[in-house]
Amino acid sequence: MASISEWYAGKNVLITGATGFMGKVLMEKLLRSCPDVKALYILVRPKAGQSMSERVQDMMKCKLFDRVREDNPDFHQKIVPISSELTQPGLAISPEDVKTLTSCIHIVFHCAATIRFDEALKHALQLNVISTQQLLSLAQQMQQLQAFIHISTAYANCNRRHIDEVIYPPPVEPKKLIDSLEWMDDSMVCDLTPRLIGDRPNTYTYTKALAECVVQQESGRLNIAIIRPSIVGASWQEPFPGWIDNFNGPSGIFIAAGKGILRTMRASNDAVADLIPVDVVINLTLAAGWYTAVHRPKTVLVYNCTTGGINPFHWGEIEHHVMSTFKRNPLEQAFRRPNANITSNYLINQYWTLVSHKFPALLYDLILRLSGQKPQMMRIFNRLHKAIGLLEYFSSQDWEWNSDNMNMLMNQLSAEDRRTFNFDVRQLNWPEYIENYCIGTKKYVLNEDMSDIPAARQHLRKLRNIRYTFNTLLLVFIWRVFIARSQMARNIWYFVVSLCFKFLSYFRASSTLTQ
Ligand SMILES: CCCCCCCC/C=C\CCCCCCCC(=O)SCCNC(=O)CCNC(=O)[C@H](O)C(C)(C)COP(=O)(O)OP(=O)(O)OC[C@H]1O[C@@H](n2cnc3c(N)ncnc32)[C@H](O)[C@@H]1OP(=O)(O)O
Ligand SMILES: NC(=O)C1=CN([C@@H]2O[C@H](COP(=O)(O)OP(=O)(O)OC[C@H]3O[C@@H](n4cnc5c(N)ncnc54)[C@H](OP(=O)(O)O)[C@@H]3O)[C@@H](O)[C@H]2O)C=CC1
Repeated sequence: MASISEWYAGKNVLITGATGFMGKVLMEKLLRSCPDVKALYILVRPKAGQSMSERVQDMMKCKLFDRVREDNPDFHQKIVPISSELTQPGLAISPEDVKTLTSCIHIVFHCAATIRFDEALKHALQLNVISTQQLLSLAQQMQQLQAFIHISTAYANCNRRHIDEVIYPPPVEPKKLIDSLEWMDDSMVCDLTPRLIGDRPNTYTYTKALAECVVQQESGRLNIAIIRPSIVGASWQEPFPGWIDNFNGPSGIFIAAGKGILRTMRASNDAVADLIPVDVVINLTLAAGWYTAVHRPKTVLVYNCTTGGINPFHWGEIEHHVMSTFKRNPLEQAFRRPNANITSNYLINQYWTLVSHKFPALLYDLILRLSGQKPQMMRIFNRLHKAIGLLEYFSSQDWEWNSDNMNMLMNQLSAEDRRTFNFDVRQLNWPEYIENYCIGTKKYVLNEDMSDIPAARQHLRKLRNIRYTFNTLLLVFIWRVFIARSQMARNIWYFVVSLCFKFLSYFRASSTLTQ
C-alpha cells in the first residue's frame, strides 16, 4: 500500500483556518513531508488592515517555514489563497472560486473556529456551527473529494468525566437553536446563554459540541473523521522543538509566570495536565486524512487526541518545570522574580492574589503616577485575572479520554510512516518538552534573543536586591509604627531579642565546650 506521503502526492488540499496556530503547522508539515502534494488551497480573509495576499505573504516568511524554504524555495507556488469570510453566506467565496474548489479538491481540513472562551454565543454559533454546515454543503459538491477532516476539541463534551470516541447527543438540536437565535437581539441571547450552555463552562465548548452533531448530520455521502485534541501546546519535535506563536491555553500563563506577574493560580497539583504537542496533533490529522480516504470507514471515526491516558503529567509537575526553566532562562524585563504557585484552595488563592498580585500592582502604579507616567499594572492584572478565571475550569479537574482510535491508526501505519508522522506520545519526555515549550514562548511569542539571557539574569538579581531592600524597609517601618510606640510591644520585642541572644550564647558556649 502507498505510504502517507505517496497518497498525498498529486492531491489538492483545502484548509480552513490556515492562518491560525494549527493551520500553519498543518501546511508546513504537508509541504515538508509530502513534497509532491499538488496544491494547498487556503481560505483566508483580509484582517487588521491587511489584504488577503499581504497576510499570506507575511505568513510564508514566518520562521516556521524555514525548513520547507530550505528544501524548496518556491514552495509558495503550491499555496493558493482563496478569499473567504466564513461568517458570510456561502462563506463569501466567489462563484469562480467555488467552481475551482468543487472541481479539484481531494481532501478538506477544517481548522477554522473561534477558540475564545468569552465569545458571544451568536458569533460562536455562526463560526463554529453554521460555517461548518456551509463548508460541508460545499464539500458535498466536490466531485473528487475523498475525505473531510473536522478539527473539534477533546473538551466538546467536558460536562462528562469519561469521554469515548463517539459523537454524543447534542445539548440542543443545532437547527432549532440557529432558528431561535436568528430573531433574538444580542442582549436577549446574552441573558439566555448561561441557561443554554448549562453544565459546559463556555460558548466555545458548547458550540464545538453542536458542530460535531452537524458534522454527523451532514455526513451523508461524505467520508468524515473528527479529531479531538486536548490542550494544544508548542511543538515537540517538528519542524523544531518549542514552536508556538500565541498566548492561548497555558502559553499565556507560562509567560505571565516567567515575567513574574503571575504568582498564584487556582489549579489542582494532582490533576492531569492534558497537553498535546501541536506536531503530534497535525501528524495524527494527516494520518487520519489518509486512513479515511483509503479505508473509507462506514461511520464517522472520532480520534481523541490526548496524552493523559497514555503518558500522564500533572499541573503540579508543570508548575515545577516551568519555574525551573524560567529561573535558568529568564525572560527579559521581568516584573518580579518568577515564583508562581498553584493551589486548589480558594481562600489561599484569594489571599495570595491580594498580597502578590493586587498589592504590588497598586504600589507599582503609584510609583508610575508619582513619576508622571500612566499607571498600567492594575489593568494588566485585571486582564490576567479574567484569563485565569476562564482557564481554571480546565486546570482544576481531570477527564478520562478513550484513545482506541489513535492506537488503531498507529497500528495501521508502516514503520516509515510511524516515524514521519509520529504521534506516539509514550515517547514524550515531559520535563524536556516543558523546557522547550517555555524557551519557545521566549523566542517565538515574545521574540526575545537567547543571547540576552545574561542581561535578564542581571535584571533578576537587581529585582532580588530591590526585594531585600524593600523587606528591610518594611521591617523598620513596622518597628517604628507598632513597636516603638507601644510599651507592651516594646517589652515583647526586648523579650524576643533577649531570648534569641541567650539562645545564641548557649550555642556558642556549648560549641566551645565540645572543641
Ligand atoms: C506556572 C504555571 C502553572 C500552570 C498552571 C495551569 C495553567 C492552565 C492553563 C490552561 C489550561 C486550559 C486550557 C483549556 C483548553 C481547551 C482546549 C481548546 O479546545 S481551545 C484553545 C484554548 N483557547 C484559549 O485558550 C482561548 C482563551 N483566550 C480567550 O478566551 C481570550 O483571549 C481571553 C478572554 C483570555 C482574553 O480576551 P481579551 O479580549 O482580554 O484579550 P485578547 O483580545 O484575547 O488579547 C489581547 C492581547 O493580549 C494577548 N493575550 C491574550 N491572552 C493572553 C494571556 N493569557 N496572557 C497574556 N497576554 C495575552 C493577545 O495576544 C493580544 O495581544 P495583541 O493585542 O494581539 O498584541
Ligand atoms: N489551540 C488549542 O489548544 C486547541 C484548538 N482546537 C481546535 O483546533 C482548531 C484550530 O485552533 P487554533 O489553530 O488554535 O486556532 P486559531 O485561533 O489560532 O486559528 C483560528 C483560525 O480560524 C480562522 N478564522 C476565524 N474566524 C474566521 C472567519 N470569520 N473567517 C475565516 N477564517 C476565520 C482564523 O483566521 P484569521 O487569522 O483570519 O483570524 C484562523 O486561521 C480549532 O477548530 C479549535 O477548536 C482544539 C483543541 C485545542
